[in-house]
Amino acid sequence: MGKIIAIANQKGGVGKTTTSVNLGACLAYIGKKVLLVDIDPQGNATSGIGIEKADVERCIYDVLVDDVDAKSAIRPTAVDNLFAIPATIQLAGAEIELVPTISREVRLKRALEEVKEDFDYILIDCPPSLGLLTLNSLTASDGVLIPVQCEYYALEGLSQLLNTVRLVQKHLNHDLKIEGVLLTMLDARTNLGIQVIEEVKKYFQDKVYKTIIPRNVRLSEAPSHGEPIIIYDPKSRGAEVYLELAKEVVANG
Ligand SMILES: Nc1ncnc2c1ncn2[C@@H]1O[C@H](COP(=O)(O)OP(=O)(O)OP(=O)(O)O)[C@@H](O)[C@H]1O
Repeated sequence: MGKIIAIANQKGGVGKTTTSVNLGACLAYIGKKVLLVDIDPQGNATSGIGIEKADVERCIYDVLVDDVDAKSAIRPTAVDNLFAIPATIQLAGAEIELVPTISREVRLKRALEEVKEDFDYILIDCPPSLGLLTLNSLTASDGVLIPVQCEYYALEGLSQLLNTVRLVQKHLNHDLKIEGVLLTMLDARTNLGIQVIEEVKKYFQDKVYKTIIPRNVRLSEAPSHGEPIIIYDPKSRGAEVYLELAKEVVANG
């Protein structure tokens, strides 16, 4: 039975998509069968693994809003063992369209139940909000991986995300775990990053991954080539650290 992990933080630009794509590709690289679900209307995970949005026939919108079965929306990618359910901008209106539907917060959970056993890991790239799309992702997941950027306002807004996690645990009676907190975009040229690491570790304690993602120019270039870092530049520091993270995630069980 696959493990489902939502990659969430309502703060924008903290590395959710970079982590979804590169952790997904590195888990696939070490032999795990992985499904990457893009539930962000920006569709950056979709293009980041080389799927042209214009060529998408079925996407996560169809699964959530039109009850299309998840299996039929799954596509292979250029990376062995890595599959995806893409997103397009059509998803931008989905939260409003879902409001009048029955069980609107568990639609993704139901959809993924039928494919869960086909994969070792299912990663969900969440949008930068705490709306229905993120709620569906958390409700569908066994755990949440929270990327936190090593910057001054790193912890700002995290209490809202943690409240949403508690809400899912309590009101939906769902055993959602904090899978791990991932420090991202560490800039070794300043001391600020080190202060943030200490602050985040004090707050989340043993939930913080040992692997820390540095700022790496190759990681920022790879999406425009539609390739995860392990394909774009396998010898880069970016590839090294995401591979390290994949092994840590597997070791954590
Ligand atoms: N470790 C890194 N080194 C260099 N650039 C990075 C790194 N991680 C992410 N980036 C770049 O920072 C930007 C934001 O990253 P990303 O899209 O992964 O964040 P996000 O949290 O998914 O954003 P959004 O909230 O908009 O969905 C992107 O341009 C990405 O290429």
